[in-house]
Amino acid sequence: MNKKRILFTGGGTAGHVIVNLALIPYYQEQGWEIDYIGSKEGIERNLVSELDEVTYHPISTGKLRRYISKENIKDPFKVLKGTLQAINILRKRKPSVIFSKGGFVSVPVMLAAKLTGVPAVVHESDYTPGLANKIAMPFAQKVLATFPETLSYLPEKKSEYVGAVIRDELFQGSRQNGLDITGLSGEKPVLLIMGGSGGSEKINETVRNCLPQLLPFLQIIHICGHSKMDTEINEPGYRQFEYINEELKDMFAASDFVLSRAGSNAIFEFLALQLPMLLIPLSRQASRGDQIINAKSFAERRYARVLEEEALTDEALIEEIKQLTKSAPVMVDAMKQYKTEKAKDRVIEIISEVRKK
Ligand SMILES: CC(=O)N[C@H]1[C@@H](OP(=O)(O)OP(=O)(O)OC[C@H]2O[C@@H](n3ccc(=O)[nH]c3=O)[C@H](O)[C@@H]2O)O[C@H](CO)[C@@H](O)[C@@H]1O
Repeated sequence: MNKKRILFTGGGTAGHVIVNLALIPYYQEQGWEIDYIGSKEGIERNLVSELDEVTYHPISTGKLRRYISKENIKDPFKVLKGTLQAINILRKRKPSVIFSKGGFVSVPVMLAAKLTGVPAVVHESDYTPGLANKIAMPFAQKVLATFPETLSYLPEKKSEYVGAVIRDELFQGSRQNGLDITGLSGEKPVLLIMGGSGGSEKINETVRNCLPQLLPFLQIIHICGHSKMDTEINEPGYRQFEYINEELKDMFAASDFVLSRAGSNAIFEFLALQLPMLLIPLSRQASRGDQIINAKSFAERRYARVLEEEALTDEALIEEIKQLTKSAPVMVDAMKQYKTEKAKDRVIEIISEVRKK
């Protein structure tokens, strides 16, 4: 009997890969042929290459912008080249369905899906849809949302709210392992700091300035991003890491609260694990403002406190972290009301419904 075939795409930042990583183990267990189209250099290449039984296909990608400038003049040609490459891959590998998580690399794949007649499901993590997904949506059979409110931005007939798809292993962390890995004693409450999958220089710098005021009452696990460690600092209650894979579950389990950017995947993971959050969303200058909306919606539900990047000073950070430790029990109570929907099961069901039989 021919094996069933699925093709995943998505990349650029971990936020556009993680949902795929949460779904792939199911298809591995079921013995499907699994392909992944990503970029040549994006984070998805490293994250996916580590997986067994997944064939990675790098294609050419370009950023899509409203205005053509000197910097991006070649991008439309790169997208065209990527589309031709994706068409070739789809013709050769013959997937019966595509799952697209967004990011610029997904645009050529979704164009190729339309041109070759392969059915596709698009998944949006953020409160408001990103540009790549907006372009891709007309070519999809189904569009899935993580926030219920996102449905008002999506095509009515083919969209569905499914909730957050979270990696199963994150629920299996051990506090003791987390303390062993980090070398922290856990005698004081542990604050996890994560500036998005790439780290944030502004958050890193401010946190490091504030260590003398924070370490008397906290221990800190700081995931600071590739090449963003400060090896000069050697404080017993402060541990730095660039990016964590398998051990993330244990670090989450060892933490009492988090300071984070407001990328959708990260904040839904904290919510599911009932970790009170202080969110510093990416500013409107750095992105389209999606993280600000994500963060506000969490603050309205009392899952999080929000400090906007424009207001981020050493003093404000210290004060907000103190408030976070005080209001943590109220946040945990609010988070207990959140039901982790069976998002992953529903997504798998939808993929089966859409699949070319
Ligand atoms: C700069 C940028 O474009 N940011 C976007 C990107 O953020 P970003 O890539 O930071 O995405 P998210 O915060 O949504 O997800 C990050 C994911 O990486 C994981 N993780 C992080 C650090 C680590 O060491 N190990 C690890 O596994 C987190 O657990 C989480 O699952 O995608 C998000 C979801 O579409 C958007 O909201 C953000 O605006």
